[in-house]
Amino acid sequence: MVHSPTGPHPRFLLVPASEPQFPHLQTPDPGDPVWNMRWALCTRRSSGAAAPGSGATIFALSSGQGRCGIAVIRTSGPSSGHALRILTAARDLPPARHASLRLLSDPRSGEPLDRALVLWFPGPRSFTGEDCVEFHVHGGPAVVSGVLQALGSVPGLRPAEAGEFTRRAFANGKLNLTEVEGLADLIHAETEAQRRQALRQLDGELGHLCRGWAETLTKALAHVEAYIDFGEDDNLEEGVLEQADIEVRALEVALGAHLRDARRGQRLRSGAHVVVTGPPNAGKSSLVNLLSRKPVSIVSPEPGTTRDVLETPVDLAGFPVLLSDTAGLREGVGPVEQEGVRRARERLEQADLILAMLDASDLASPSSCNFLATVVASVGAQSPSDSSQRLLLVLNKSDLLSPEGPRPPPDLPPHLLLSCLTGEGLDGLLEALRKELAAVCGDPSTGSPLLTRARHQHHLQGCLDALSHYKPSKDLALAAEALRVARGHLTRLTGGGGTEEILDIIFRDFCVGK
Ligand SMILES: Nc1nc2c(ncn2[C@@H]2O[C@H](COP(=O)(O)OP(=O)(O)OP(=O)(O)O)[C@@H](O)[C@H]2O)c(=O)[nH]1
Ligand SMILES: [K+]
Ligand SMILES: [Mg+2]
Repeated sequence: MVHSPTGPHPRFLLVPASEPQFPHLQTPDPGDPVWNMRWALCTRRSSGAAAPGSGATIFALSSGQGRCGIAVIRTSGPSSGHALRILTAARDLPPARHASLRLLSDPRSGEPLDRALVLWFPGPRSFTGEDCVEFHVHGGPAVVSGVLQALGSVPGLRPAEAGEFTRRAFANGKLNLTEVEGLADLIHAETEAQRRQALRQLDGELGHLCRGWAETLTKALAHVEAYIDFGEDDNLEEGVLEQADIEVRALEVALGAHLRDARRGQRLRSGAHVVVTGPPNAGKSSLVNLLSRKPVSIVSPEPGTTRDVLETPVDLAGFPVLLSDTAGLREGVGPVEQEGVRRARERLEQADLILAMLDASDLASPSSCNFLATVVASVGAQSPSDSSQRLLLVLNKSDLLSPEGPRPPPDLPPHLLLSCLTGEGLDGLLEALRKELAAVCGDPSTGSPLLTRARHQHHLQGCLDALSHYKPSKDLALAAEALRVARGHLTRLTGGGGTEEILDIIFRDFCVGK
């Protein structure tokens, strides 16, 4: 799109059209919501934080707080090069993107601060797209605060706010919104699977997918609009509407498949609910303590020991899990234990994966039979779908079984043998858990990119809903509008046309220096 000098965004006319380094500034398109939001960000003047691109150069400690071997302090903004020259007392900047050893001194007193590695990243080839500098200094608190104070004394520099580096990267088109979310998740990733998933999102897989879908819709829209303009004119290729129709229907199928997967990505991000249940004294609390490697629950030979739901976050086979210990299920006991049983049943309903536990040496008891007939049978009877619960049946206390003892009943559902006492069978249980959790959370190393946030699900659902109003055989104008609404949802998913509030929520996840 080309703008006349009197167009709405004359500022961009200062950028030569051939300038290849600012792809996001090259073709300003006020009709493009992504571009519009970046424009809004660039020109925004908020109360506290200066808006990206407002001329301020920011600095912050980007590595963790506290005593450490090396600390990284970075700057971003137009005065970065100036600050680097001042702190290194040099006329020239070091070679770009190479580590150089330099003596840093306080510009006010000339006092040496540290011998440090400095890196100069001239924009736009930097994380934020602006001129950036990294100072890799010795990690003592006095060195860090000395360098930060020295930077603060350079005119045009101010401390960065939380997430401000990433926000500038977003405003400058270096990251889209799903990539920003991936970065936030990567910083907070606690388990292997979360890290893999965050890295994939940071790499832009979800963004690519959405952009591809949006392109499909743009093409379909072009076809429908051409049809509106030219009708059944000879100039129009034959079958344009049919082609658009085929592509839209295929897109609906793809969206439906991703939405069915939606809960998995969210579980991977915030933890799957695994609930341990069974009759009293089966060894539920023993298992919870074993899996979490800490004494979460009281274990005792007295049936009815656990009353409250005890929840603990654990890393199970690389997956984030919220593991709940619950009261043993039985009727006809005192009011306190009954309340525990009620809470246990309530928690059971929220489980993604149920660890159903029985005492292997006590399978014929009424409580075991009752548990098998109610809980285990009812989960097994669910029709398999994404929202259905999964269940692993574990027979504990295998150490009490003797070779001559009674064999487990032949109609027992598939199960695993375990002894919390000796640890026998634990490896098998962990392997089974890994498989179950990969099904519950999605496997981040394979398959299509997961939707990790409710926001993603909302926009994909919105897109799908809009497409259900696409009926070109009825009304072409309405069909075109449906395509526009659908495309708008996809654009907003990757950060276009979004509101400041969404950005604030996402960037709030970041710490200062990121
Ligand atoms: N022999 C043997 N005893 C076990 C094993 N696991 C647990 N126990 C014992 O079984 C008893 C009950 O264990 P808990 O972990 O308290 O059982 P629970 O299911 O949490 O019991 P409630 O909370 O009362 O419902 C304790 O005395 C444990 O030491 C096992 O694998 N083998
Ligand atoms: K017990
Ligand atoms: Mg217990």
